[in-house]
Amino acid sequence: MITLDNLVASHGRRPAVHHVTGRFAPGSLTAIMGPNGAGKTTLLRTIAGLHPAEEGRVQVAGRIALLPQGATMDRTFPIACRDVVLQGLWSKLGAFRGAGRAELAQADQALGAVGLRDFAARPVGSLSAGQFQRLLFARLLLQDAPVILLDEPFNAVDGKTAADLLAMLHRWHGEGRTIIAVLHDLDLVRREFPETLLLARDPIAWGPTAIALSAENRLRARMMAEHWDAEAERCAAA
Ligand SMILES: Nc1ncnc2c1ncn2[C@@H]1O[C@H](COP(=O)(O)OP(=O)(O)OP(=O)(O)O)[C@@H](O)[C@H]1O
Repeated sequence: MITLDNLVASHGRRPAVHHVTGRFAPGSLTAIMGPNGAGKTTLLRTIAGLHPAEEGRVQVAGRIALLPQGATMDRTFPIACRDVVLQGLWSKLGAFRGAGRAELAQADQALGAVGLRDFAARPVGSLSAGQFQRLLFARLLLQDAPVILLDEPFNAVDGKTAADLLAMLHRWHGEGRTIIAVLHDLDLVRREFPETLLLARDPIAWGPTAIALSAENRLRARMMAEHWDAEAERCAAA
């Protein structure tokens, strides 16, 4: 379970997430939706412990795996695909233990599972955006975490790749893992995600997707976005 209690997160003195309270139930499958700049990535990173909570609290039961926004990752570093996947075993191997035969086999199996069997030795910089997204999913497979956070996981991928990755996500959900994904595709979310948190820095709605993404709530989110003060230094209620 993940509990947010009056959570506020900022960048410098600029507020990004305002007073969010609620819970992601164990085994739930939730989309986070909202306009650009709504604080979705900031919220995900705060849940993952990569960004500090300025106020309030995040409580997480269980290990977290995060799929970051692909576009934000440096792919010029000369590292082979298999080594990127092996990063998924970081919590098990630590900094000083190299991967043994079993771990290498695990990495190759994960590459095969995402359709990148022949890519093990390829430098990561040579992958297309969609192939790179598949690679990040292979790393998630090795992380084997009960809580999985995904930031725009289907960005820059074709229909077939999106369908394959979505199937993987549903398999994880079927295994009882808690899944939270930041998404922009309204139809996809309505079709595939039972729960939604609609965020516009403030929480607009959080619950069953059909209700959370009602026309009225979406309009409220858009209106909030239109009235954000880019120079505001603190949220009004703080
Ligand atoms: N590193 C940073 N430094 C300063 N401000 C930041 C930083 N990252 C995000 N912000 C600001 O925080 C606010 C929320 O950003 P965030 O990336 O969380 O939004 P988002 O909902 O994920 O947006 P998008 O849909 O465009 O990806 C934005 O106004 C953004 O400009």
